[in-house]
Amino acid sequence: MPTPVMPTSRQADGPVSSAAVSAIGLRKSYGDKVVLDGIDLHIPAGSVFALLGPNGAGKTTTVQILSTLITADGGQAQVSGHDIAAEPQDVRASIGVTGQFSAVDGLITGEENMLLMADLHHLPRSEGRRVTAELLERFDLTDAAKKPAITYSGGMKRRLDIAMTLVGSPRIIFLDEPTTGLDPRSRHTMWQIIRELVTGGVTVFLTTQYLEEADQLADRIAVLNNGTIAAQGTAEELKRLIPGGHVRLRFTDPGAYQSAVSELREATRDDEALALQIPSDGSQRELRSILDWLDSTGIEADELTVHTPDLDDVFFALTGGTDKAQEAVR
Ligand SMILES: Nc1ncnc2c1ncn2[C@@H]1O[C@H](COP(=O)(O)OP(=O)(O)OP(=O)(O)O)[C@@H](O)[C@H]1O
Repeated sequence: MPTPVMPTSRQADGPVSSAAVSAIGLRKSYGDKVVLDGIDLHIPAGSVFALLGPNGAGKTTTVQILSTLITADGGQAQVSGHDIAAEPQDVRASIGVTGQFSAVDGLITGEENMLLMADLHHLPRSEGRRVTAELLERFDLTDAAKKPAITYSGGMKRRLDIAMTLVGSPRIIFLDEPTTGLDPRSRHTMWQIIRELVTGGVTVFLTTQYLEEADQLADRIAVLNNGTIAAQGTAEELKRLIPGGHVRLRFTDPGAYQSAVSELREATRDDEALALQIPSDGSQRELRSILDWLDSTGIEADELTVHTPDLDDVFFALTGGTDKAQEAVR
């Protein structure tokens, strides 16, 4: 099946922006099971990239390969400009990884966890204390700093985990399912933290099963399924890949509605709401042609709204939803 891959960060008439992560043909198998079957990635520096996929799709495996925790069976990747196979130490020095494998030691306090991290990064003692205090404050953990981390809530542990990662001032952070299991408030706090990291120039590679999370945070999203990237692009580009998008015209005058109905025979009618739906991918080009056509036929709607499928629709279509939906992206 051909992969509907959207253009990457190549500007219309400029160079490719500098990549924080680039990968070509990454492959990984466990025994007979092919987990990654040729993954290509290009993630511009300073952006948020979300890798979406159902359970077992290979998201964590991708993060483990890119962060040099495991080796790929094939393909190449550069992280922060360093080859993951040839320069794993340089890769590790430039990244932070948090998520499913928490680095937090529950038996010591949050502050001690941070100071331990500062020691691992060989920060002088006074510098370690300064950075620790600053990060604990930033992540709203100052009050809990002297309590054992085992007493922290899930959200606090995640915040501590990210704070620990930031001790080393990484330029790229891998967040493996950063909000799984968090309540909505903690999830929103985490999103805010991630946005602030990006504002500070950090590149974020996040894996998630939450489509809303990808929609909220990511500049680009890739959907992983059956070992390959089924599609990638911005949330808007992905939503346009599947049918269901339409332009809705609403009228207040029944007479105007009736004449529109007789002109727009292809449109779906909603007589009760005096509204017509015209199928559309929501692209600027299509909208322009619909507007031109409405002008030429003298139809004037009181309200025009563009509806695109949401990411849930995209996810189901790309990762084994209905045959009809899968057919739509072929
Ligand atoms: N060390 C391993 N040995 C054997 N199989 C493995 C190993 N690690 C992962 N796998 C298998 O590889 C596949 C991909 O796993 P991975 O953890 O990357 O998926 P995932 O997309 O992160 O899933 P989830 O959303 O459930 O975390 C799964 O079928 C898993 O069972």
